[in-house]
Amino acid sequence: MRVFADLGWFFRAHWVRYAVGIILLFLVEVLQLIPPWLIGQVVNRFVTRHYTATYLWRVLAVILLAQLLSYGLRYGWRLMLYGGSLELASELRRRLYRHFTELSPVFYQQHRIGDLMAHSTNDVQAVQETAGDGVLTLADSVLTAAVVVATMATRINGFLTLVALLPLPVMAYVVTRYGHWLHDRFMKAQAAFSDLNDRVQEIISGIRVVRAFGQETWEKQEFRDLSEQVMVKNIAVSQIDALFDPTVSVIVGLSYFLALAIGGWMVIHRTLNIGQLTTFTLYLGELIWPMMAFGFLFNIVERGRASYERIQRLLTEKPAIHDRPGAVDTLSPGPIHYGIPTFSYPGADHPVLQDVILDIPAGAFVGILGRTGSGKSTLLRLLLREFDLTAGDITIAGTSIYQVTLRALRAQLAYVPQDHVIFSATVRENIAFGHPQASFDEIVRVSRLAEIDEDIRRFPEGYDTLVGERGVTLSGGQQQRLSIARALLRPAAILVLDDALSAVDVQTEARILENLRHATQDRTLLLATHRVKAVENADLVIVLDDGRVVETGSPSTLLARASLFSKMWQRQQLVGVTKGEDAPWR
Ligand SMILES: Nc1ncnc2c1ncn2[C@@H]1O[C@H](COP(=O)(O)OP(=O)(O)OP(=O)(O)O)[C@@H](O)[C@H]1O
Repeated sequence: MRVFADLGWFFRAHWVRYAVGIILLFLVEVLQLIPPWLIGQVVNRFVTRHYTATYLWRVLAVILLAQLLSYGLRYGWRLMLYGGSLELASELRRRLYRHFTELSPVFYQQHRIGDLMAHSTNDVQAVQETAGDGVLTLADSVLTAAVVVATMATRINGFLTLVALLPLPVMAYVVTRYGHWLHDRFMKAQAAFSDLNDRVQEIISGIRVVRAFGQETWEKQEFRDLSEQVMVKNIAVSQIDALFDPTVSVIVGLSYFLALAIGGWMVIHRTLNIGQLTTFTLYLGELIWPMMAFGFLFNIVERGRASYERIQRLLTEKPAIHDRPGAVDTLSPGPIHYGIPTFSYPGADHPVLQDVILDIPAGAFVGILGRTGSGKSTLLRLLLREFDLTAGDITIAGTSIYQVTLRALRAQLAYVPQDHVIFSATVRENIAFGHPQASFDEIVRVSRLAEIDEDIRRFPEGYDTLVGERGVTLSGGQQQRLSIARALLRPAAILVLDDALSAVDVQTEARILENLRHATQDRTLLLATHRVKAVENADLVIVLDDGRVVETGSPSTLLARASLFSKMWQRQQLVGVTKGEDAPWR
């Protein structure tokens, strides 16, 4: 039952809804006492031959009225209690989603997408059932039991009530034991479901690779195994589930047996009349539901507890990247300074960057060159605070990026990552993602700068064409250019392009860079690339090798001396002449 205490924050916030629901439920219980009571009276009158047709009609009318009233009240509490559980589910989903957006890349490196999806669907569903069916069953069983037992004991016979209810403590004990077993098995079943979810997500997103490598049979087998695991673990849950009903039935049967045996004996000895015994057995019948409900309750609550624990574990996960105490919410644009003695990724044992001391003037076009794995992306991701430094600092206009809020920092940055994200939405919505209030003219302007406007106009519905999973599939180059347009729309002082033009041809890349140079003169442009040609017009080139800055300077000064840059320039020019294209940095 601890889950009810854990969900206390929600019940307190919605106490009116729950109070009204429970009051309605209580009224239903009281109304339910009327028919058995009247039936007992009718039986007594029948035995003593004191009944008339008018009396019978009156009794029937009262029973009908009580049932009609119960109908309305039952509808009312259902709306109240189930409505509450839907609100809880929606609140939990909101919290999870908000938390997911705040967590850093390290978290996503450690958690699988399928598992996170399972938390947001199956686990939320189990908690929703606890707040709906669970609360209902608890309130209903406790109220019915209290009202009916009190009436049986005070209005009929205390001794008989005590005897008939003797089997109940046995049931409480047995059902509690089942509950513990159920909790463990349910946790395992949910974990297996997470694994399955994860696999489905991976297979679906990588279906082209699976097919291309002819791995369908192997994947199908793997999926079958995982699916079987889910089934086996859920069967283990149902084996416990299945114990609840028979247990409750045996105990209810035992109660009836005791009531009839002792009650019959009392009627024979005239300490109870036949009408009272009839009412008593009918009341006992009304106790069957609370007893069954008790079993359901444990079942629902144990599932809810297991799922709530899984959700809480995620929600208490602290974002590795967060605002430092005293962080201010403003940051002026200006020159960027990197002062990094060493940086290693969390959990990695070797440094990725070493002795990186750099000064980047405001408004400059800066090319960051280096072979694959040399640390270009890391340099950019540190500026974005996707990861935090453990030594050294990065400043913008003399202010440490750690002394300002993440919001203020990211407001200064527009980022085009290596892996593009295209949402299932229209082209226009995808471009306006970071700046939803942008006008259509602005969207077209940035699309022209990113050289994607012509492609978009060729789409069936132009800027209103659906793209992403449910719409038109964009080529790699189109995705890159759309991502650039999206970044350009943000009024940020620093534009960060991480290998963002690798899928477009050299001529288009040159045109885009030229456009960016002219349209974003007051913005700093950081461009990580393998292509030397892409940075021929840069103000500053930074050459990285194995995590160290090996050369810095303008392209002309670097070309004038025997630098790594000039060597690569000549090589790539040569390949360009012979193959008609630009060769990557090697
Ligand atoms: N999240 C991470 N955790 C651990 N190591 C990482 C992580 N990201 C990158 N690395 C490692 O850091 C090194 C530098 O990677 P980085 O992505 O910065 O290089 P890069 O120059 O941008 O390469 P590329 O041109 O291929 O994108 C690589 O050895 C890489 O394996």
